Amino acid sequence: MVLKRLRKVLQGFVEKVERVVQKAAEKATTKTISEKDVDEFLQDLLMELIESDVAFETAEKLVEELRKRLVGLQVPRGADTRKILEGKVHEALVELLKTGWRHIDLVSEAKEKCRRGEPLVIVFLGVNGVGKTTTIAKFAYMFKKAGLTPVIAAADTFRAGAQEQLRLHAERVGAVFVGGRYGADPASVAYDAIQMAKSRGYCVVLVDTAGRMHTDIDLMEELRKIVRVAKPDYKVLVVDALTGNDAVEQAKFFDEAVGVDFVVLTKFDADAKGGTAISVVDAIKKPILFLGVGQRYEDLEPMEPEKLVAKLLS
Ligand SMILES: Nc1nc2c(ncn2[C@@H]2O[C@H](COP(=O)(O)OP(=O)(O)OP(=O)(O)O)[C@@H](O)[C@H]2O)c(=O)[nH]1
Repeated sequence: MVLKRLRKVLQGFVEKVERVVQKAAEKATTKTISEKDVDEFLQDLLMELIESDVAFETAEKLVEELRKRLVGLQVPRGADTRKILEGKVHEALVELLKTGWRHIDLVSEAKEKCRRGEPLVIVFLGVNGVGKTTTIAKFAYMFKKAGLTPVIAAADTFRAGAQEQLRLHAERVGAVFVGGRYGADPASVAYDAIQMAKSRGYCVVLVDTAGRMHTDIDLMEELRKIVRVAKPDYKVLVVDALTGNDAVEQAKFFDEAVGVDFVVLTKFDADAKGGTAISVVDAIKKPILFLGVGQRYEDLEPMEPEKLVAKLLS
């Protein structure tokens, strides 16, 4: 009995010693990342993010969040601290870009809806000149290539030339064009296109909207009406990758006005560093699913978070 108790006490003692030895060994093989290491690193990172077109506020916020994660981190002694910190930044940015992100198969969704006698309706939003019209043409091309003839609804009855531009794209990719005269109600153009798609069995309707300055109250009201009438499956915000700081304002405004489902980031080929992607996702917590990478119809790619972050930090 006494022996048994003694053995138990001894065993506890041995375990305690083992724990102390293990901790000491760990201490000898690891080091703690200090506030000083992190401060220097994050100062450089802040500059790098801003130079890569991340909006200033977003960059500052990111850096603060990273500081919390990094100070006090245990890393192997002798390891390259900077490399480890860079790895952590890469991880954090990829995590951010994966907010709500998924592989989306619009063609399968369109086919599925079509079987139920309904077209897949996508409304495109964005300010002037971001590449909305070109993006719609690229989507139309994608559907056409997959064997679905899309209907393009030119619900931009505001800008001179918008109808002609889209009609030309529709002809080139083999899509059906539904337009309206200048000044006509854009919601009715969208409605007509959807009715036409339903009655003739087209599986997709792509709705263009006037490229509005997000400060224009009347145009935003008009946009809400288009969305109310069209009841789209997706509201897609088109953002120019070269926009920088203003992209945050645009994204927030459209998201608050009508709700954005996902974003297409255009002109990614034109020396874009990728920072706009970070700012937009951080601002509205909606994913960027596609990148526009050129002016040709086939220049539309799925966004890959790892690839984009690698480019951003290169
Ligand atoms: N390099 C490059 N250029 C693009 C891309 N997407 C669009 N563009 C170009 O950007 C310019 C503006 O594109 P549009 O599609 O007319 O822009 P929009 O947003 O429809 O313009 P509004 O109708 O005025 O609102 C055109 O010269 C396009 O060829 C892209 O991914 N890469």
